[in-house]
Amino acid sequence: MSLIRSLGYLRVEATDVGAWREFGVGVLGMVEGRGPDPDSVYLRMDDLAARIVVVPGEQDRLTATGWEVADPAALGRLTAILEEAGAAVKPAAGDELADRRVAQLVSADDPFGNRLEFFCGAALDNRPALSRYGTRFVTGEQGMGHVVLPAGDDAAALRFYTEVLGFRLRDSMRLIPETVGLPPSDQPLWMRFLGCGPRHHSVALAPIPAPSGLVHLMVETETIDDVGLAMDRCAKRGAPLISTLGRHANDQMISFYVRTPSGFDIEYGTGGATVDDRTWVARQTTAHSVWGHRFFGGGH
Ligand SMILES: Cc1ccc(O)c(O)c1CC[C@@H]1C(=O)CC[C@]2(C)C(=O)CC[C@@H]12
Ligand SMILES: [Fe+2]
Repeated sequence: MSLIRSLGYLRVEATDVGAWREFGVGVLGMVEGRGPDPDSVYLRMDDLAARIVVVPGEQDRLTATGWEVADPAALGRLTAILEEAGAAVKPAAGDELADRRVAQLVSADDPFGNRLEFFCGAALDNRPALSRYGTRFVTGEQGMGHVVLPAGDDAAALRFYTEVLGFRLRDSMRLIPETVGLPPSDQPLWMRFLGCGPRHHSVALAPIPAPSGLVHLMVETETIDDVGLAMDRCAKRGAPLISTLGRHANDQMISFYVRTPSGFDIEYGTGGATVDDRTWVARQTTAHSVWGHRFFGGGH
């Protein structure tokens, strides 16, 4: 088992936190929580105090992904491994622990400048996270979902995420450069899907330009009706869908993609397959989807 158990949270800097509150609660079906900063928006999916924290700022960007480890001993081991690999590991500063409502935290950048935070001892909020629309998110051992992060160098990405952080390669897929806004090339471009627990992938790395720092966040719901109802809310509230509904070939997830107020996307899905490392074999998928997932407009 890797020291990292699951994707724990996202921290987002936003020029319009009000738009994010509307989007998170009214479109995604998340629950607004409370937190130490009255100007930030705290979005809950389950018994954690917050899964997405939106902090007002000058830019629209992902500032960090948070990764949960089991306990302080695991965090200590992970810190030592990162330092041995030459990463600059920063201890939690000032009010960072209180702000994130975790017991311990360290942070480090991956080789591409993606800020990663590793934490343990997250505070639970015992008020039930009851969605206005009855949406139930699949979290628990599978964490809050997956992220696709930009990473320019395939070999360096695999080295850092598997050899240092302990993720396992679950699947690879060749990308067509033109479909993701890159110049044509005879070199294969890879998208790597990596896992740390039963979720098929908790992070994917792709050489896709992402000015907001994130390609997408995937959240998973219990039922297909949760997904269909979310699609209805996108239409009603004018949230721009960027793909049709589809089923991914690798993790079997039925999902659609919608643009957030931050410019990155949310993949909203259900029915993802879980994997068991004792029997799992990493393969190359040659189609991104079994059906659907037609992306609209330019780029992806
Ligand atoms: C291929 C795939 C399988 C499972 C996923 O959860 C998942 O997000 C994907 C990738 C979707 C993917 C993307 O994120 C950015 C733009 C991409 C590369 C395309 O142009 C097709 C597939 C798209
Ligand atoms: Fe995805």
